[in-house]
Amino acid sequence: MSAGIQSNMAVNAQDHLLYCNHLGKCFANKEVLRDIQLTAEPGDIVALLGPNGAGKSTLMGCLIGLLEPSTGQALVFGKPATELSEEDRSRMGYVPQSFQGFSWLRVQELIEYLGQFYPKARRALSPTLHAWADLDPKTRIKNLSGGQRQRLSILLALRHQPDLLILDEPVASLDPVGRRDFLQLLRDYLRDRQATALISSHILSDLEPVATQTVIMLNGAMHAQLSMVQFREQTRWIRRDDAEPWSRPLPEGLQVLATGGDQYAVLVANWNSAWASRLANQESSEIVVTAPATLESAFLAMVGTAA
Ligand SMILES: Nc1ncnc2c1ncn2[C@@H]1O[C@H](COP(=O)(O)OP(=O)(O)OP(=O)(O)O)[C@@H](O)[C@H]1O
Repeated sequence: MSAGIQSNMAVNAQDHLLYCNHLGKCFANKEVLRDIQLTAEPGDIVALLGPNGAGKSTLMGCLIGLLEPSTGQALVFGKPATELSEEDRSRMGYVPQSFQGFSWLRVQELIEYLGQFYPKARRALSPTLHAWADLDPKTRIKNLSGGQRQRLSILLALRHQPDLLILDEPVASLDPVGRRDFLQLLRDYLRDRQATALISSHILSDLEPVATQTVIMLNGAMHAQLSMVQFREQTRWIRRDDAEPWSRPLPEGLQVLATGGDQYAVLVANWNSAWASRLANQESSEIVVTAPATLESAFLAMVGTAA
């Protein structure tokens, strides 16, 4: 990992709800994932970011046990994801990037059919979830719009009250109101149940308010892992107020994540008042601390710098 704020890594692999340990994946001779180190605990919402082809869906495939790792491990509930019991699997919910199949069934038929595999889904029909999905139970799956299909996919992933949600671009086809309401619903659900979510999206502003940590992937590797508390409190764009270059190199210990479009703007991960006075002494002019970084500006700078 070339840059980032490390979240705490506990010692025991079995203790983590989700744990990737030097995970790698090759398709034929093509290395698609390499050396992924990732942990998530109950209550975590992990935003998985990365350009197209970075490896996000492949990583999710390894975590839901669809893909066998080529190297390393993908552990869920302390066990290899490919060896989970039925009971373990019923504790997971997965929204694929595109929902396919069952085209001849009606919405209600599919809900009832899949519900048989999840006793909790029958017991605890969530009125809020169904109201949000807003689907006509009699419509055939093949006649649903793209957004309605995505709503159905989300409904099916959440109905059985999973402890772990793996969501591959779940909001890509949702309208703005649907996206906003889904993210609120998701946040409430995860908080009430102390469940965990790994969620990918290219709409960074959606994930920023809900994520507890962010993982940025680039070319199959983890480029950065950010704790969002630390990101909000300590990640800042800094530059001199006269937009001139720094008179001396930035002090050692100031953790630089990236440089910005403005060549003298620097994104730092561990900003605090001590750095402010130190830099004010070093430079001839006052140092300006810009507004706290947004996830989008940080992502663009980090991915742009590394590309
Ligand atoms: N079954 C496969 N066989 C060969 N290559 C594959 C296979 N599945 C994925 N890949 C390759 O792995 C790389 C990562 O793909 P992946 O779908 O994981 O990326 P992603 O980050 O989810 O992208 P996007 O944001 O576009 O959805 C891509 O180069 C893709 O072509």
